[in-house]
Amino acid sequence: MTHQPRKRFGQNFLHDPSVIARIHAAIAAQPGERLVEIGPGQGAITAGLLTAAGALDVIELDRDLIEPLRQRFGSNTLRIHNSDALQFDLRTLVSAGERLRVIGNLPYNISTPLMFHFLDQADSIIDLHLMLQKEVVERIVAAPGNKVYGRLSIMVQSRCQASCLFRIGAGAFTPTPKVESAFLRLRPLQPLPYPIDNPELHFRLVAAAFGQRRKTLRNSLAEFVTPAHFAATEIDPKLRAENLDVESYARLANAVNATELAI
Ligand SMILES: C[S@@+](CC[C@H](N)C(=O)[O-])C[C@H]1O[C@@H](n2cnc3c(N)ncnc32)[C@H](O)[C@@H]1O
Repeated sequence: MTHQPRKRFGQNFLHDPSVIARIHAAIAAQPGERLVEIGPGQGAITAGLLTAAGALDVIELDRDLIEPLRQRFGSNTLRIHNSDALQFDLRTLVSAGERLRVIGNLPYNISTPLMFHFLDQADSIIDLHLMLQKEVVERIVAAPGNKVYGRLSIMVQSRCQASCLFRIGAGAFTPTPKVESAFLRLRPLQPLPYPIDNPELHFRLVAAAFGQRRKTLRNSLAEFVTPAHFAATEIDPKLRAENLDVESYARLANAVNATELAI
């Protein structure tokens, strides 16, 4: 019986061979590399990954897709995990010192939490190649001054080098989604160029700045940042949220954290 795509699992299956070929070329998997694909679906991307790397782990939530995947690829080289990727600890797949390459045409309804779930395990990851809604990718890779530069840009770029590789029209998928897509590459930065001492405080500070993005930082961050913090970090309090780069948010949050600790 053919599988009816399920909306609740965000199932839009890739069918365009030229797009699939571009995805494989961008990933350029090598024999013996440890790859994990999130949401293999019917195996559109999986087949080429398996040929290139020789073996592969996949994490698929929809129970009804497991047996067809087994029948298509066998289970010697394709290790299938019928699990929720949001709950999956990637570190269980690797031994000490090994790192994974993560690939996924993600269900768009959970793509941002999934991405952060993986970034929390960045020490086990070489890189991530993710298909996401085009607007989300644009926000992730945006630079200061860009109108879509915001929380998501800073939270991802604080931890990764992020690049938009190419866009994909809705017609490449069945059923056709309402949105366009883009293919994103993330490379976790290790060590972090601007380590953040207190991630929770950093998150709140960035959220406060962009929560009132038209105000100057002096006003939007009054709850956290004193004139002394601005002076110590040499950040102009008359700037607005969108003018401050990723490093400056890290320095400002670290300065606030240091004085909170001193109190
Ligand atoms: C957009 S489809 C992509 C399918 C396939 N990779 C392709 O490109 O044709 C997303 C896939 O993720 C699966 N999925 C949805 N939620 C998931 C979750 N929480 N954990 C793992 N897989 C999930 C869906 O069942 C579906 O197979």
